[in-house]
Amino acid sequence: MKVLKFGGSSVADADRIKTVVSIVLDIAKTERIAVVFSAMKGVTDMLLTMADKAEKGDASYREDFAALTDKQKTAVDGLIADEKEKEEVFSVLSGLLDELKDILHGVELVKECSKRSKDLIASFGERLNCNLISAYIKSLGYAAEYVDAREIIRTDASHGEAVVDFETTYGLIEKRLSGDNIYIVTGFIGSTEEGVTTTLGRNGSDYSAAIVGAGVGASEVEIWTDVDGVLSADPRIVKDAFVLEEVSFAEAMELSFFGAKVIHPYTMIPAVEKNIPIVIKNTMNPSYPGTRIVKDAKRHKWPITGIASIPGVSLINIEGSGMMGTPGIAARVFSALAESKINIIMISQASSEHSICIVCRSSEARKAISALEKTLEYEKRARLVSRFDCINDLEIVAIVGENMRGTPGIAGRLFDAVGKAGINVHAIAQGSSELNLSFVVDEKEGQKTIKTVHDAFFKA
Ligand SMILES: Nc1ncnc2c1ncn2[C@@H]1O[C@H](COP(=O)(O)OP(=O)(O)O)[C@@H](O)[C@H]1O
Ligand SMILES: N[C@@H](CC(=O)OP(=O)(O)O)C(=O)O
Repeated sequence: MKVLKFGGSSVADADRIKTVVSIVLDIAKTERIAVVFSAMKGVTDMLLTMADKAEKGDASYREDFAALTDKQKTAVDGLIADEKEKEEVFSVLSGLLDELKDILHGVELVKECSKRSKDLIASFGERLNCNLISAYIKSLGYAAEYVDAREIIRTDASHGEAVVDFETTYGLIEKRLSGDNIYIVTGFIGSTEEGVTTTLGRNGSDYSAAIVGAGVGASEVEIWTDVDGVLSADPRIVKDAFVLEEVSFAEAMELSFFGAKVIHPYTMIPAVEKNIPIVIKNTMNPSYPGTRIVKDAKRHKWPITGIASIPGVSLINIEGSGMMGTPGIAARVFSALAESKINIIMISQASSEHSICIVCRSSEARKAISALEKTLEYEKRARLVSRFDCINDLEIVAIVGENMRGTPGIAGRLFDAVGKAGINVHAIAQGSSELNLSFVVDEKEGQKTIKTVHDAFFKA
């Protein structure tokens, strides 16, 4: 069996859905398939904006709701020709829209929208889209079956980024997707044992596809998107970025962790576990082979594989002479941040142990500092820690590649190019695996940095 996934960018409207469905039906001629779909482009953002507005008592969410309803109507009109069928499909979608309207009205009344409610509201994007697409495929005379992933992906209750219970999930998937129908599975969502709706994190449908792939023991998971594969850098930033034929699971994980949006970082977890190749393909260029993400990727001639970046980060520097040789301070720093659920993207510590510097999203920086102030109050009073400095408006840039391992001169080449371009580097970190080297620059220099580094490694 093959598992395919189409993201929001591939299903923006009825015409794009038709293109995608022709790809699906073509593959279904020779393979048993399950197809994971995200919400239509922009719909998840739209749903979350409605939730925010309703929480604030801003009644304009109703206009957004009307726009969403229109979007669904237009899509049904564009896809289904027969009037009776059209009515039937729209009545299914209307049922969902009515439910959504009630929930939003409830949020407006109580002026409160918990993470749990947000997950439920966000789930409508995938549920609407998959109901629509399965009805469209059925209208073409094929045996499509809608599968709500809440039946098959079991998670804990960490709303917004739920943790998957793989053992239970794999069992449920194997049982539910054992027939010959074309299964149309909602991406992004799951549910707890009690049946409460959860989501796997923004852009999490790639992850859903890999989970489904591992559950059915797929021969391959194909992630269909709007670019030809994984490129050497974000093509919106680097015009001459090129498609990589193969990358390893580890490289893909690092690139996506450091911001390459083409694939969600968690996607590789189930794929590695069951050794299932992931192929990135372009909906607008289906005959192009794309990029294969596999355990042992073919080696290429460049010293690095790709460059990725995360803008909008802050650097927090925890400094103090007492940090030298006082055991446990680093542990207290990290547990303070973990307790406040701050996601640390990068850590760097000078060997003098005089300071630890951590990088997190700017939206979490204030929370991080107050957690540190609270937990390290004693160390501050005892002058073991002198201060927490925070620099905002920064960007992490990372170079990634298996070829970096054991190759001397990579850091020299990188910082020589960055230095010659007059770019100031705030912090540097390299994992002992030598699979990535990441550094922090001012956000306003982010794009220039990425272009400079791309030239330094791929043009030279
Ligand atoms: N290294 C990279 N290789 C390919 N695409 C990248 C890379 N870095 C960022 N991107 C961006 O990722 C986008 C695809 O991700 P996304 O918009 O989330 O697609 P989808 O809606 O299909 O999930 C591409 O259009 C591209 O601009
Ligand atoms: N619809 C969800 C999940 C997702 O994966 O979307 P996409 O495949 O369009 O990135 C989101 O917007 O976060």
